[in-house]
Amino acid sequence: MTPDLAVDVDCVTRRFGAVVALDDVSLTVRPGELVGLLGPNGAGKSTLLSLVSGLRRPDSGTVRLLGGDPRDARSRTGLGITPQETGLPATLRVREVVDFVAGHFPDPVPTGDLLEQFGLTEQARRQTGALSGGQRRRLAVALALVGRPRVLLLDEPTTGLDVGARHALWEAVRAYHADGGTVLLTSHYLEEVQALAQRVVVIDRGVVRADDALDAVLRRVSLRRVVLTAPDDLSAWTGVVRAERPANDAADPARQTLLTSDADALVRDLVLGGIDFRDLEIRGASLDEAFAEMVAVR
Ligand SMILES: Nc1ncnc2c1ncn2[C@@H]1O[C@H](COP(=O)(O)OP(=O)(O)OP(=O)(O)O)[C@@H](O)[C@H]1O
Repeated sequence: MTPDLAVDVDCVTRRFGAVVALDDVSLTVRPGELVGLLGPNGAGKSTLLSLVSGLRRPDSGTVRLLGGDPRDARSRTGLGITPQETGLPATLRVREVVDFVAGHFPDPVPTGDLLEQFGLTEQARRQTGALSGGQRRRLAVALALVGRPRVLLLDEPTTGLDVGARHALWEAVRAYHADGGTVLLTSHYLEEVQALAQRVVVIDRGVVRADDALDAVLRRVSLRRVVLTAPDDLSAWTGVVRAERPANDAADPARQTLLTSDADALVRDLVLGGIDFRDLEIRGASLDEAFAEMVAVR
C-alpha cells in the first residue's frame, strides 16, 4: 500500500452470487490524475466505483481512498461522486438542493458560483422535478463538486446529454482537474475519455485488460485510418478491413474512411489503381478502435 495514493485498489474480487463482477483487480490513481475507466456493459465499472466510494465491500483484497478505508466517513469527506442514477428530491428547488448539500461541508463553493459554472443560474428557483434530463445531470455533477472534493468519481457523467451540454460538463471537469483535482470517470463515450483522460484503464468482464497513458493505448492498435474523398466506393478494396461512409445527404457524401493495417501500401495501391482521390488524411486509430480490438482478443 502506498499512503499518498488517491485511490488504491489492491487484488480486489467482488462477486454477486455466481457472477464475478471484479476478478483480482488492482488499480491505483495518484493525486491529480484524470483516469478514464472504459468497458462494455457489465464489465464491472460501477462495481469498482461503488467499492472506491465505500458503498460496497470487496469479497477479498483491499480498497483505500485517500489513505483510509472508504467505508469510514472520514475518508469520504474528500470525495465527490456522481452515480449513474441520481435521485434528487423532486420538490426542492435547485438552489435549495445545492445549499442543503453545501451545508455538509466546511468550505463549500458558493452556490451562485457553482450554478453559474454549470449553466443553471436561470433554473435556480425551479423544482428539480421540472428540470430536463440534461439539466438534472449537470446539477448532479455540480453537487459532487460543491464540497471541493480531492477525488471525484463520475459514473457516465454525460450519458443522455446533447453535445453542447456535454462540452460544458467537460469544461467543468477540466477546470476541476486543472485546479489539482483527481478524477476517475467511466464513460460509454470513447470520445469523452479521449477528450478528458490522460490515462485509460480498460476493464472487461471483471478483469483489467489495459492500463496505460492514452497515447500508449492508442499506439497498441495497429490499425490506421485513411480518410479521403473519391467517387468510387472503396470499402472492398484490398487491405481495407473496415470502411465508414457518411450518409448520402452529408456535406461530402464521397468522403470515406478506410481502416487498414498498412496505410502506405493502401495509398500506393489506390494510386496504381487509378483512383481519383483528393484531400487525403492518414491518422492513427481512435480509442473506439483500440477498445474494440482490446476487448475482442481473449
Ligand atoms: N447488485 C447486483 N446484483 C447482482 N449482480 C450485479 C449487481 N451489480 C452488478 N452486478 C453484476 O456484476 C457485473 C458488473 O456490473 P457493473 O454494473 O459493475 O458493470 P458496468 O461496467 O458498470 O456496466 P454498465 O456499463 O452497463 O453500467 C454484471 O454482470 C452485473 O450484472
